[in-house]
This record gives sequence, C-alpha cells and structure tokens, in this order.
Amino acid sequence: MGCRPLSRIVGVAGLYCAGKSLAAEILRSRGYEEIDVDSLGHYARERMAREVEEAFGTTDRRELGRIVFSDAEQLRRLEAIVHPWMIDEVGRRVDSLRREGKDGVINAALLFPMGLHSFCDKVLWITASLPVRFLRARRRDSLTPCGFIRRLRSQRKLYPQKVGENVDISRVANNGNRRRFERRILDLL
Ligand SMILES: CC(C)(COP(=O)(O)OP(=O)(O)OC[C@H]1O[C@@H](n2cnc3c(N)ncnc32)[C@H](O)[C@@H]1O)[C@@H](O)C(=O)NCCC(=O)NCCS
Ligand SMILES: Nc1ncnc2c1ncn2[C@@H]1O[C@H](COP(=O)(O)OP(=O)(O)OP(=O)(O)O)[C@@H](O)[C@H]1O
Repeated sequence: MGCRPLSRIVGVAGLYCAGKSLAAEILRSRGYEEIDVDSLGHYARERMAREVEEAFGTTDRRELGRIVFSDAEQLRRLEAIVHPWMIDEVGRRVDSLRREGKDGVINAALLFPMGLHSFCDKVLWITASLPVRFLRARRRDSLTPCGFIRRLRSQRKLYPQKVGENVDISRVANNGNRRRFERRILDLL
C-alpha cells in the first residue's frame, strides 16, 4: 500500500499592492495550486447577488468598491454577507488538496481577519514601502492619491500582530526586482 505524499498549505498575506499575487504566481510555478480569495469574493457576490442588491442597491463591482472602501460600516455589512461562504469554500478546497496530497497557496489580503491562517502550515507576510505600493497602485489601477488612502484605511485590520494565534509567519520584503523577491520566497520554503 503506497503512502500519500504530504500536502503543504502556504498562506500569502499583505497590504494593497505589496505583491501577494506575484508571490502566489512564484509558488504556482513551483507546483502549488492557488486559492485566490479575492476571486472567491467576486464569485460570492455573484452567488449572493439578491442579498447584495437588497443591502446596497447594486451588485456592480466598481460601484460597490466606491461605497464600501469609503465607509467601514458598509464594508462590514458586505463582509457579513459574503465571508461565511468564502471561508467554507476555502476550507473545502484545502480539504481536497490535503486529500490529494497536493501543495496549495491561499492568496488573501484578509487571511488573518478571516481566520484562514488556521488552514496554513506557513504564512508569508509580504511587505513593500508605502511609496513603492503607491507607484504600483497608480500604474496598475490608475488610483489617485485619495483613492489609495481610502484603500489603506480599509486595510488597517489586516496585520498579523492583531492575531494572538500561533502560526509560523515569515516577513518577505518586496521593494526591489522580481528576481530578488523570488529568491527570498524560495529560500523560505
Ligand atoms: C468591494 C469589492 C466589490 C470591490 O471590488 P474591486 O474590483 O473594486 O476591488 P478588488 O476586489 O480588486 O480589491 C482591491 C483591493 O482591496 C482589497 N480588499 C477587498 N476586499 C477587502 C476587504 N473586505 N477589506 C479590506 N481590503 C479588501 C483587495 O484585497 C485588494 O487589495 C470587492 O473587493 C469585494 O467584494 N470585497 C469583499 C469580499 C472580500 O472581503 N474580499 C477580499 C478577500 S481577501
Ligand atoms: N518585485 C516587483 N517588481 C515589479 N513589479 C512588481 C513587483 N511586485 C509587484 N509588482 C507589480 O505591482 C502590482 C501589484 O502586485 P500584486 O498584484 O502582486 O500585489 P497584490 O498585493 O496582490 O495586490 P492587491 O492588494 O490588489 O491584491 C502588479 O502590477 C505587479 O506586477
């Protein structure tokens, strides 16, 4: 009877434009399967379109972003609708990876507040300086300084320090080029 290989689940977290998706891409190139929790959020919004429409009068991604990222109470209302299903879905996908002995990466800005770190064997907390993140946000999302500041305010809750839980967290700086970032990540695995 053969032994199933061990599965390893790595969480990737960090603030807006720190480089979480790039970190997940690097892990994917090493055979990890990605659970992209931002995408699950968009899928959840479509699944729960009726509740979202009732609560906000719209299900449009951009319009909702404008509403919830400038008002913490509205963001909490949206999270209360979509997060329970999202957390269950991540759990289902992790179970399936573990059963198949596959490695996985959970890419989630809200890894800690959603409690998803409890599914992980290791967490990479990606950091980059504020000016670097602003330049990336401007290039990728055409965000104005005001829009950038609004995003930052909605992300105060994301830090791992706010979680008293015992999980192996490595901080990975991503202020330089991709090659250096990739080397840092691979050294930590
Ligand atoms: C409000 C929504 C519709 C705005 O969509 P939009 O396309 O404008 O932004 P996008 O999803 O690309 O997110 C932009 C940035 O905000 C971050 N972000 C998304 N949701 C949240 C949140 N609840 N709290 C803090 N940051 C968030 C993302 O990680 C990303 O860094 C969407 O972000 C959403 O449905 N959020 C709630 C679900 C959720 O919590 N998703 C994040 C899981 S990690
Ligand atoms: N080391 C790097 N060198 C060059 N460009 C980078 C680097 N890291 C990230 N970027 C670019 O910065 C932008 C943000 O990176 P990425 O999407 O990985 O961040 P994120 O943390 O996943 O963002 P979000 O918070 O929106 O989910 C992207 O356009 C990406 O290509």
